Amino acid sequence: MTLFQSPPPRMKGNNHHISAGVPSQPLELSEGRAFRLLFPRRPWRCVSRPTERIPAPLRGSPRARRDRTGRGAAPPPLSAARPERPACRAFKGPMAAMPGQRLCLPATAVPRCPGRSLAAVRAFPRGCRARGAPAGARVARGGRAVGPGVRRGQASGRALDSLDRGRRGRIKQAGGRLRCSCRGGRGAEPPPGPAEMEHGSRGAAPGGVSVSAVLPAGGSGERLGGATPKQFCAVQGRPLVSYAVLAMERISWISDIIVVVSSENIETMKTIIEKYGHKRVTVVEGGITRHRSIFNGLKVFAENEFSSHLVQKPDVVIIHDAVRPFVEEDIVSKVVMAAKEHGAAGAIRPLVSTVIASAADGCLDHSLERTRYRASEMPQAFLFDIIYGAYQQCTDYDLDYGTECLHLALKYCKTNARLVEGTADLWKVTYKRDLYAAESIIKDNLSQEVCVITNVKETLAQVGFLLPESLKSQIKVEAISISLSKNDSCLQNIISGPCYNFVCVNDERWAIQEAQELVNMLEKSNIPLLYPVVLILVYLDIPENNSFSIGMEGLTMIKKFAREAKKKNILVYGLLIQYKIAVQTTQTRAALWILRIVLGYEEDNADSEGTVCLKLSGKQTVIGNAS
Ligand SMILES: Nc1ccn([C@@H]2O[C@H](COP(=O)(O)OP(=O)(O)OP(=O)(O)O)[C@@H](O)[C@H]2O)c(=O)n1
Ligand SMILES: O=C(CO)[C@H](O)[C@H](O)COP(=O)(O)O
Repeated sequence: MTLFQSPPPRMKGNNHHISAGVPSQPLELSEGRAFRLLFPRRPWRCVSRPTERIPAPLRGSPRARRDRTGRGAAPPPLSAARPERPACRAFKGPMAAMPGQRLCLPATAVPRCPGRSLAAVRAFPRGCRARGAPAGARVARGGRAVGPGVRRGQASGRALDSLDRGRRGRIKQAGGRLRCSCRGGRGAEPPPGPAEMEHGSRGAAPGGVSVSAVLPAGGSGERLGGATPKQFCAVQGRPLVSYAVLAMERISWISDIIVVVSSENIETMKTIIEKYGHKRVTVVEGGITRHRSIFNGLKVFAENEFSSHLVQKPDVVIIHDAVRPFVEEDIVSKVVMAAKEHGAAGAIRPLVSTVIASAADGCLDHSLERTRYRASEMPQAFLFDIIYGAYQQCTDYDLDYGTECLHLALKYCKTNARLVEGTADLWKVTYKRDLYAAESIIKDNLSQEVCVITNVKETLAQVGFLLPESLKSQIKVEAISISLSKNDSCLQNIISGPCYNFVCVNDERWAIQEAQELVNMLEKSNIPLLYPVVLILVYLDIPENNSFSIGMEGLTMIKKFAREAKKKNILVYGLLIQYKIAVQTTQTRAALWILRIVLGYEEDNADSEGTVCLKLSGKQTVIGNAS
């Protein structure tokens, strides 16, 4: 956390942190129990697992680190100016900070991380293939991975020459860029041409400036623990980094999004981009500290003048941690406007704990007047030349131990950043509890409303009617009876409202074409850009005999459809209801499955009496089978 002094109007500390909840209880699928009991309203689930089918992200070797606890040993030799007084420490120890807040450590307690020394980490082998680099990628001079879109030698030698030669030691570690493939346009628009695919089709940026973003995602998440770096931990099935990318991507006036990851996770990041259909993203290899990663990200724009023209140097660059998933356009826009005017700007939040400084003997030295200080959060924005100039001038000490980009702009470019009051959700995922909190926020944002669209023959009308009725006792239900292909205005209204869960009841096997209509409408609405949409295809079946037969052809077709929809952030499920048994019971079971899916409990269990649930997104396996 970096503290900023501000004039003293008394502000009450904002307790914006989210208390951790209890892990979810195993769900019971007992018909005798009320749904309410089965679905605790705000469940917590363990989320720190890598997302399915994405190459397992690696923590990598221990990196040069600043001490996280304040209990460290002697500081490294300082080349940069050092605070006169011992710096500050949050009063209640490390765990007392807000989620995402950094503790300001005593300058006398900044040890190097045990493990590899900085020198060892710096000794990056030259000319070898980067671990985890994508097929076809190679490491150019200075450990630079060069993607297929970059001509050999381009990104290394010439770019190096363009920069301060005295800094080559650091520049050698610069990452290569990997332009990732972009996907088609939104809604009914035709897929963009090559130029658009590079930069997307964008609205005007605030103040008419060109804007791009750098998302540092090259950390190893030591404080969170676990084998997976936090940015790759799945939250509601999607890696954390993907939320931050999505947040930038949905801001139409951001041209390019540079995601900086460690060399061993380049492949993972590329897979995430592919899987979630992220657009306008370039992956760059990170450095051993956050500052070095950001510097690598910025170099891509600066070097562009001398090499390939994949990205253009923006007037303003946004820097936003990949582990701060909840950033809204409003705050991004404010910091960009402020950066345009002042050269630099960053989001701040009130402090929740008083900051105190300890003396060498471990006793209180002094404390700060809380109302005069702020916690520095993200996003931050800078005139590109200012922040890039600052990084070019800064010392190794700054790069290895600094925590604040705004500080670099001040120190090296005499730019006093404008501080912009941020929203409470800007905190950084740092500890494991923050992952639970992030999951909870995402679930809170998910709509607790279901739209049931029924399109069945009269003979099945009763069944079509019963399903929404069964759901109504648990969740808000909008039930409409239409044919999707008619592009119903009632459905349009529902889509433009806060409903992100759709159940299509059909008696025509899966009715893929109609479901596609709905996917198109949803895509046009941009809802899936903001929230994952759940689409459950319910097929009402009157079996000739007592067995189900899904049929390979149908299954392949619907799985393909689900795969495509998932790229658009629409999660498709199939539910086959055999209502020959007891209609009411079957409907109750079906409603139960629907609730499980909508509330995020789609587990690998199956109701084996009359309902088959196909988990079409995710693992894509038949998880239930009626025998
Ligand atoms: N060498 C690094 C270190 C950090 N980061 C990124 O900077 C952001 C904020 O850093 P932090 O919370 O400190 O992440 P980690 O370094 O991963 O966490 P920890 O300090 O607990 O190891 C994260 O998105 C992280 O991935 C980076 O790009 N390169
Ligand atoms: O503190 C910050 C704001 O100025 C940075 O946003 C950053 O998140 C710090 O991360 P780290 O934990 O790597 O220092």
